[in-house]
Amino acid sequence: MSSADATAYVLLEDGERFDGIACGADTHAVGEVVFTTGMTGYQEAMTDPSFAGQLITFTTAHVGNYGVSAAAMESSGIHARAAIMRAATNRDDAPGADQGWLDWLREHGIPGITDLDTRALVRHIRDRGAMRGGLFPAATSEDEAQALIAAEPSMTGRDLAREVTPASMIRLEPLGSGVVGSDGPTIAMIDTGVKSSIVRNLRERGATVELHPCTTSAQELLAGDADAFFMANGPGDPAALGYVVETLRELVGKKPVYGICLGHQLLCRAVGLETYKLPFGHRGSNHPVKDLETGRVEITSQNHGFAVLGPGGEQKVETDEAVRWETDFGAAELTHVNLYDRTVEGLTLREVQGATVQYHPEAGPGPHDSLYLFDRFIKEIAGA
Ligand SMILES: NC(=O)CC[C@H](N)C(=O)O
Repeated sequence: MSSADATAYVLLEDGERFDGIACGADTHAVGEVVFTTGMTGYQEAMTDPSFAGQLITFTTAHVGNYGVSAAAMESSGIHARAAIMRAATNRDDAPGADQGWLDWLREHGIPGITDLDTRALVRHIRDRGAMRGGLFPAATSEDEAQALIAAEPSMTGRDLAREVTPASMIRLEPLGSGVVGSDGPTIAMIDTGVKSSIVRNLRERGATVELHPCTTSAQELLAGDADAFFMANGPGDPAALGYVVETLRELVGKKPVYGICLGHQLLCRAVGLETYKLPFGHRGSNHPVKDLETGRVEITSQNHGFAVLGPGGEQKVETDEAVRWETDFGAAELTHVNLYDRTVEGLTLREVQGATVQYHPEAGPGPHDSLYLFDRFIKEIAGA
């Protein structure tokens, strides 16, 4: 589209500009510009607290087709800062829809843009890496836009958990008798921005779930009645959450510990492993992950920009063997590997009770191939 017809534009910190048509709220947004390849799940993505500080580019051709509904909320509000789309619709009469997608964005104060070349934007990010940028009304000058982008902190080194963690502990009762009978475990989370579908999957399997503020001390957590500690997803750089990592070091080995996504990264850091920033991350609903124990390939939901270094400090694990690392808490064994880029997708601690996965077994959105992991977590806690 020519800039003369444009009513909004995306500007990246390296100066690349993409013109389009404004939708959603009439305002600007700055943050890290990332892309997701999921063809559905736009509402879940926007409300996933892990997207705090990010503008989401949707690679799918058309967004909003089935509206938005209360059932698809992954938290109580929108955490992504903007929606960047090739095309969008405000259809509000789809079965189950409570509202149109664009009305919903506008009501929440979130800007969007359509009619820009999202393929060119995604190729640029794939070549140069995810970077800071913004979405601006056409009337904003590029100089003004670059100043706003420059004032935005980089994602590397950024603690966003404090912005999405609850102010005080929330205790949630089971939603079903679940996999181990009516007497399910109590699972305490240090809540760095957990998605509703993770909490729901645990409660449906009979667990009582406690969500603790991310600054809660290990002493307070150990003084409660938790049978296990569970670390879930969340925004920002795991390396910026040293205070959570220190807390986790006090918990590992005392009770079973489990982690998903940011939780996986934080638990890995707690046992002495390292994390690093991926060039443009994994965000979508079709990432193949191999379970090294069974040989089964799961199609997984993913949303992360950082990852855990493999054995020997390598970013890629070039073997399908269950290789081991030495950690501060004994051996860790690789259990899952990404078949796109051979990055670490999961591991199990062998000398203390704990396991983590980088991907999202809860889906929300995405395929349900990996839901079995919730059954496994609950059964292991019950057996502990
Ligand atoms: N979904 C998540 O938990 C994301 C984890 C972390 N913020 C990352 O980008 O890697």
